[in-house]
Amino acid sequence: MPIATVDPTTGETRRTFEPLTAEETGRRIALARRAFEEHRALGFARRARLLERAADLLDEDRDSIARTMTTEMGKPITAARAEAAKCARAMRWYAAHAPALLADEHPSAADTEDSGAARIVVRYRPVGVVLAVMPWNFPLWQVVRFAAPALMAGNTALLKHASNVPQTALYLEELFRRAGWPEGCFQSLLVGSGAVEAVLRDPRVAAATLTGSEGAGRAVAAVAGDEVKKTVLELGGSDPYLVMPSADVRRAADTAVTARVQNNGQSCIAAKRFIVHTDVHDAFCERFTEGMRALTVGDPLNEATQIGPLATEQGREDLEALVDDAVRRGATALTGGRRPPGRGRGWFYEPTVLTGIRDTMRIHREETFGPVAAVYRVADAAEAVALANDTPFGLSSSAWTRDEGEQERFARDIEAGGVFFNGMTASHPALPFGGVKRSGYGRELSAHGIREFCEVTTLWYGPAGEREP
Ligand SMILES: O=CCCC(=O)O
Repeated sequence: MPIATVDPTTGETRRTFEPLTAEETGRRIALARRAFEEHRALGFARRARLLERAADLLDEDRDSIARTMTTEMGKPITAARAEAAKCARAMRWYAAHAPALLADEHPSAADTEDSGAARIVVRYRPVGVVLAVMPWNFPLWQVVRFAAPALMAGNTALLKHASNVPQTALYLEELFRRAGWPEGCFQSLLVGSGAVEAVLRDPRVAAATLTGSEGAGRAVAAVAGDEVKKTVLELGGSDPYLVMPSADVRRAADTAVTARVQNNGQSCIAAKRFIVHTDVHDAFCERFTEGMRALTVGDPLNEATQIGPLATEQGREDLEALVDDAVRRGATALTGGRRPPGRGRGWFYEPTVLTGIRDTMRIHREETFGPVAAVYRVADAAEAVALANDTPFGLSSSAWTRDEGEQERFARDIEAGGVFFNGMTASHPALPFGGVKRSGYGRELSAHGIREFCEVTTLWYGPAGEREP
């Protein structure tokens, strides 16, 4: 894939970029490693001021960077602005909380008395240069939620962003530079995916974090495993959205629309499989379908647009193939199921609701990355859980029920990194984020996210003894 801005609304190539040579990439790795020596010594207070400054600049740039994102990957402009605002909030959150999250720990004397130490300290030290391989769907947020904690911990960062969001990648490098970060603390590597292995094998690179497809995650994890380097992987998701008879069905259906189509349906934590109890199935479907049909599809730069084009032509073809396969095997489209007419060369797809899903259909196993919902009818909670878990993925989930017994059961049995009750899954700086099964491992955000990029170091001090006279 060339490194280029290709506008998904028109299919037009706006800008192309030459990839860095191997030599230039090597120079940047060297710079990142040198910068680490200076950066780790800066201290939390100084790093927090730099991160707050970056947040202020991002707030000032909100409109222009939102336009860049929308032009590069097609998200509605209102969502792009909201993404930029969320990034600034996360930066401020880590600036405020990192010192406490990474404060030295002092195991109790009672627990450690037999270790022979006079004093023990557990310290979180930065790992060094971290390579981040990031996707295009939230081109700012995916990077900031790694970079804010990683930088606050004292690491330096190399970003290999998706090839279709190069201007956003360059903006991020510029943002951290303008905020005053020492040169080399945050750099974007405009390289193709073929260059990732060499960067990761470089001894000056300590660890990697990847958000993206299962295939990309497996490739990076294999190299990192071979090099014995730590990785955090946030991969695909096919999140279940359970609706039980005790739920507020109208609210569940209205929220389901947002949960499915946020970011044009291209979010790893979007609800994708709607598992609805038979008692409320028809009422849910009716309102959900109405909501999906009423969405405004169009130019993502228009303020009123709710659904823009998919980010890539291939993405639309993949989505279309999943829907066509399901319909061919007997699924019914209650709405959508095709490209909207009259949308020219843009990569649009109609908001779609499918029922009658069977386990022989591809859509039952694969992630739908676009505004397509698969609705299932179930007889009871046991069937709902079994269906929720009948997927290789386990990123997050939502469960709509006011029955506390059912809530406990879902909290225990749903195989996912999160269960959101009576609401939709959303990421938040203070909440751990990540999955189980093929959705990856490790956690982003919260205390867990910042500690992923630290070495937990035991400092053991023996009794000092008497000085020689
Ligand atoms: O694509 C996954 C990330 C979505 C989010 O953090 O809101």
